[in-house]
Amino acid sequence: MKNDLNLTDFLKDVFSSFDKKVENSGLVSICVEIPCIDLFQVYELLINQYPFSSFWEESDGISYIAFEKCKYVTLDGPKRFEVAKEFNSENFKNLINLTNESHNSALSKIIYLFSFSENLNNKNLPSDIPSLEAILPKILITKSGKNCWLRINGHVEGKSSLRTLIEEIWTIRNQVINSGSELIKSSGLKTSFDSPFIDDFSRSLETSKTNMKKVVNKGIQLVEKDILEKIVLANRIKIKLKNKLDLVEILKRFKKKQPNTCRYVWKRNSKDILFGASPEKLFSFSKPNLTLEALAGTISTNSNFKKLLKSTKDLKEHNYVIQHLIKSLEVSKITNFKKSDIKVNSFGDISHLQTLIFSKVENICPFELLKNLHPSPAVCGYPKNAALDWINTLESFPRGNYASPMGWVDSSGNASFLLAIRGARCIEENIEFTAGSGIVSGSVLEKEIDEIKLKFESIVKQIFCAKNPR
Ligand SMILES: C=C(O[C@H]1C=CC=C(C(=O)O)[C@@H]1O)C(=O)O
Repeated sequence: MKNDLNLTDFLKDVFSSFDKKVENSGLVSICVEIPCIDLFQVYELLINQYPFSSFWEESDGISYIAFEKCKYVTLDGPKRFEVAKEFNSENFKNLINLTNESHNSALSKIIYLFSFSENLNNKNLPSDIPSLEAILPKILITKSGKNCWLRINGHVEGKSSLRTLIEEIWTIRNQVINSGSELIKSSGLKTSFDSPFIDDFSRSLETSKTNMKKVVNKGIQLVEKDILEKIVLANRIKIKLKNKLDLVEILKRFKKKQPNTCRYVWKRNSKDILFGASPEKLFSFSKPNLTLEALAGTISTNSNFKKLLKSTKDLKEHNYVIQHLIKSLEVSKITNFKKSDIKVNSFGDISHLQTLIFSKVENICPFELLKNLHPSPAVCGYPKNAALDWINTLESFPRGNYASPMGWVDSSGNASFLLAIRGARCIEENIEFTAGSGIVSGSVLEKEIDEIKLKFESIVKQIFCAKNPR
């Protein structure tokens, strides 16, 4: 079925479905199962053919690559979750499926990237990032276990434009299937050790330490004086890129060295690319299973995990997140849930306290949940609005997409969202890294600085293949 499908039969099937389901014109979706492919290879093959692309790879969920925009909305103003909800229901209502999927993972998806905040109260630090980007991709290649599908979405007016769309998916299908074997030969992990860059990074890290200390110290004062209970303060380092990055190689390295993370890319165009390996899933919904994740409290993976499990400061940091997740569920009228024990989970060099919260629900509105959940005390603080104001006052940069929700919703209402941390943004000739740490009463300045440094280094190490960025 996957390989032996021929274009004539495929055309016949899709045309017959078109006759049954479409008057003459409409937004259509066509999906074809393809043999098991290596997503990295296919990404490498197609990434330069399309200005926009996105990559998503979970350790125990689906993976996909998406190219080009079929329908999209970009928003700069407020009410981003409401606009996303409207975009989602409008497009899934209009999208006519001309092929039948036997597998949930193959369903059409709309992908989303929000900014950290709406930035409405931060006129001094205007952000160049939209508060919402929602995209129904033109091309979507999905993988779940050994199953893979290729999907194309497009607006068609009559049969000749439908034929063009079918031919387009067929061409991509052939390209993907045929090139796989060729690329396998060169699929080893290339190194891209860049020592001048690492020297620049180490210098910038050193230079930014004074400011980092000032900001974190202010955070510590805020919690010690009971003005806030928790605040997550971040630092940003921006460096000129000397060489072009090999994004696919970096993704491979992320997967190898930090297998528990979710790897993500949002490539707006060749000069603006957000990517990373996030340890933090905000929530996932695979009907009827809703899973929320609290992640806060940090230790180097080399250290003794018992120390982290007994650390009052880290447990306090972590518990604010748990309480927030539970409250968000209650706001969404979900009262029946189970909470796992707190455990330590490792993501390469860094390990975190992690608690999962499970519930069984018939349906959720992912955007209402996002509105309640984000920004959680894992990346913002408690109480939320006061912490947000202090973040805007103390940090010298707009967060943009740092710690912002990125994810997908499918046509059946399943969804998954992560927080875009432990990554970088390549913008023009520069690369910027952002990392932060949670401050509660009991936080010690030097330890918080070390934690931020550890987070920066873990990203830089993977991107530039360095053994030990100094
Ligand atoms: C804010 C970040 O991490 C969050 C996620 C896990 C642990 C954290 C912590 O222990 O402070 C942070 O809450 C970051 O990586 O920039």
